[in-house]
Amino acid sequence: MGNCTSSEKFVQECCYTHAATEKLGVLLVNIGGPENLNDVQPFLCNLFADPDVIRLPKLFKFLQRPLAKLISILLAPKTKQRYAAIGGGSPLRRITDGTGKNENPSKILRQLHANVYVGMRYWYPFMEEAIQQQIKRDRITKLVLPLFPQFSITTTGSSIRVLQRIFMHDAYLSRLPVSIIRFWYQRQGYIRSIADSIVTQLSKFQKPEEILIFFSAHGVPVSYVENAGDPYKDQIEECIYLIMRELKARGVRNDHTLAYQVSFRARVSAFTWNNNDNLSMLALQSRVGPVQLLKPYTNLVELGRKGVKSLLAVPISFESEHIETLEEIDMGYKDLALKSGIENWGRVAALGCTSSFITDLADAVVEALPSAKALSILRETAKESDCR
Ligand SMILES: C=CC1=C(C)c2cc3[nH]c(cc4nc(cc5[nH]c(cc1n2)c(C)c5CCC(=O)O)C(CCC(=O)O)=C4C)c(C)c3C=C
Ligand SMILES: [Fe+2]
Ligand SMILES: [Fe+2]
Repeated sequence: MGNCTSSEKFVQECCYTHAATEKLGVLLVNIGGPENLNDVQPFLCNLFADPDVIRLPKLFKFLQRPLAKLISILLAPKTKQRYAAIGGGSPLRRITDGTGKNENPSKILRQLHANVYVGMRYWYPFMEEAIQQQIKRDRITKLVLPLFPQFSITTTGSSIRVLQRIFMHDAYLSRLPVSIIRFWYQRQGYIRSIADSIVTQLSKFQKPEEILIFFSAHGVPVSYVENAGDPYKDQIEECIYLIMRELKARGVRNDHTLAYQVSFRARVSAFTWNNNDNLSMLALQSRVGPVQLLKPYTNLVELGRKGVKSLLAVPISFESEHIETLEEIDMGYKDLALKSGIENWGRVAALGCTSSFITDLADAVVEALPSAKALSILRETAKESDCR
């Protein structure tokens, strides 16, 4: 079994018996997003109520919900404007549903008789609903969860925590063998799919060799990486290294740079604790300076000043289009770039339902099957390995 490297081979050689004995479930987990403008405030409230997104000192945990409510009410008007600018809601549910229904994984997973479910962390259909109402009803016998391309405490870690909470208290779920794909940024199929998209977009410029490839990643507070062991930054950097290596192998030798998104910084700064978990820092950023987020920050003005004339933006930390690609990058960054002397602008689309990517994700699911274990066992392993 350990030698099976592609899903087709795996299905052919290893798994004909699987379908007869197992009922496989695949839960596609995502952040979720407001479907209309009325959803924005309660969605934000769910997001900020997550102790993996806003980490309060133990003594102040009781403030998590009221604080989330307050922050969501304060941020809602501006955030509604941003969602309005991309059509009045988030595309995440539609895209994630599409991933589940995509032809390629269906073909591979159908042979394994897999049921594909969608569960969101902060909005409908919540992970809790998918698990309690669908997965339990279907009495599946094995569950695989592909989570996010790179591991962050704020995304993957938070989703695993919800999963553990639900599974620990249920007789059937606590015994269900589960395999969590904690990251997949290093998979060849994923790297090749991004490289394909970059090559396609570069060819649309007049002088492709002069384009700066600008990787744009979501930010997280530095304290997550330095104090809590979040591997996110390392994984982002390694992911870019692997993409550039793949491009080089294809003869593409463009310059590249990485920056963490900036307007995200403005929003987080106003509402997050500083490194010392000091309560007095809350919402008093003007007095104490902003929360440190991963650097380098996005600085398009500086790139313009340095003489960059052509730039291809590549969103790197999320596999679907969402508000930060469609509004922050396509509108905010593009405008600023053009005003800063960058004359030619392009953007690589998020992979979404690209068939090479979806096929690779299905491969990852199939390869993860042999390592499925009841979550109570996985929890022990997670403790030992400190979230990596
Ligand atoms: C790699 C992906 C993401 C990381 C890391 C992440 C961390 C993080 N996010 C916030 C605050 C917000 N996130 C919001 C929405 C949102 N975030 C991600 C991804 C990551 N977040 C996605 C895919 C989405 C959904 C977007 C959509 O289309 O609906 C929001 C609301 C929207 C916005 O204002 O941008 C907030 C606020 C924090 C504080 C954080 C780490 C500490
Ligand atoms: Fe976020
Ligand atoms: Fe964000």
